[in-house]
Amino acid sequence: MVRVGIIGGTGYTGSELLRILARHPEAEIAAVSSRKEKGKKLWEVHPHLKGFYDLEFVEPDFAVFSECDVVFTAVPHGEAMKYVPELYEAGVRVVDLSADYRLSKEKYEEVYGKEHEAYIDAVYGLTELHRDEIRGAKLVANPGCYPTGAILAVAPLADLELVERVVFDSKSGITGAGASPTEFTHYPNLHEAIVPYKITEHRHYHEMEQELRRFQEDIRVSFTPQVFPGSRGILTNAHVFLRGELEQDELEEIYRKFYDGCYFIRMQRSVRLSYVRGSNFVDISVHKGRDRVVVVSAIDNLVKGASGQAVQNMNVMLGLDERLGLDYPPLFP
Ligand SMILES: NC(=O)C1=CN([C@@H]2O[C@H](COP(=O)(O)OP(=O)(O)OC[C@H]3O[C@@H](n4cnc5c(N)ncnc54)[C@H](OP(=O)(O)O)[C@@H]3O)[C@@H](O)[C@H]2O)C=CC1
Ligand SMILES: CC(=O)N[C@@H](CCC(=O)OP(=O)(O)O)C(=O)O
Repeated sequence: MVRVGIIGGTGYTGSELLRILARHPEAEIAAVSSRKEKGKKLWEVHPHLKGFYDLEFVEPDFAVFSECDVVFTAVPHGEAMKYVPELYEAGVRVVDLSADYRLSKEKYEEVYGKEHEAYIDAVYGLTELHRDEIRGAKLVANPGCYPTGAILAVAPLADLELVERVVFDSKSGITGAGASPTEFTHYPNLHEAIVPYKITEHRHYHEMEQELRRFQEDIRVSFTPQVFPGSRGILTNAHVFLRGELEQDELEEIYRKFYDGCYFIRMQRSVRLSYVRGSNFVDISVHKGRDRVVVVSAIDNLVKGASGQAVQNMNVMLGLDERLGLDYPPLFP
């Protein structure tokens, strides 16, 4: 069995890792950290997991986590870099869910406005696009939730250098903002509302641009995020202005070919968040319009947008079937 550690086990992504790994046939949870809840049983903090684990939260000590085969760092930006280098040096495989290793060092420092003192080159963990590099990698930087749905929506067209420009318009459930309550997430401020924020300047834009430029260097990208009053899911409408004309059946064929063999990507006629809820699937539909192509993608932000993709990456890193622990239907409706 693979011995797994989770640093940051009380947040939404930590608890989702525990939910997914509870039935993983090749992995067992060896240690889960929380500084605030240390000494408490996991189920005391996560009652929905009662009966699945008898472990207690522990401090995020190197002596404990360096005994693991794989560690997930599910902690805020800027905090993961306090743990990752030591574990990496000790030969522990790390999947980091924060933004600390997703961008180049220079880009990170520009976007996050501080020096990165513990930089290591990591593989960007968008599994379907980097599977070969992830196999055998020691450090995988799990992508942000918005970039996962956005990049996958456009990669097949960027791969053929067909995109003049793309405008991503994304709507996220509120778990994307983490477990700590804020004015932004406060119920009266959010219910019956769809709230745009960081309308022209969201940090995830840089991840989208970095990844899509690997396919097409001159691609132009714009991104506007919004939140809706639901807990899970990100729906992205990618408005793609193409170079040249493509018919609907040609578009569909490009996507089918590009994602051939990708179990978690499903081409659909219509896409809804409720068709992917609780699952690691990415549903995509492609629509030719008069002036543009619209590609719609849907993910569960806590699964494919975070912890599910992190487990998929662990599976690939260890040479396991990437579906292990993740192969179940979505929770509909
Ligand atoms: N929510 C989402 O949809 C997504 C989130 N992410 C990223 O995943 C990471 C975790 O997100 P999320 O679960 O929402 O975060 P939360 O804010 O909900 O939880 C953070 C967790 O980290 C622990 N923690 C905080 N600071 C430290 C520290 N310095 N050392 C050790 N542990 C610490 C906390 O426990 P304690 O303080 O008790 O130790 C807690 O368990 C973030 O980087 C986030 O950006 C990525 C994709 C999607
Ligand atoms: C709704 C909401 O607030 N979403 C978060 C993104 C969460 C995420 O997945 O991204 P990171 O891992 O990069 O934090 C935001 O806009 O910052």
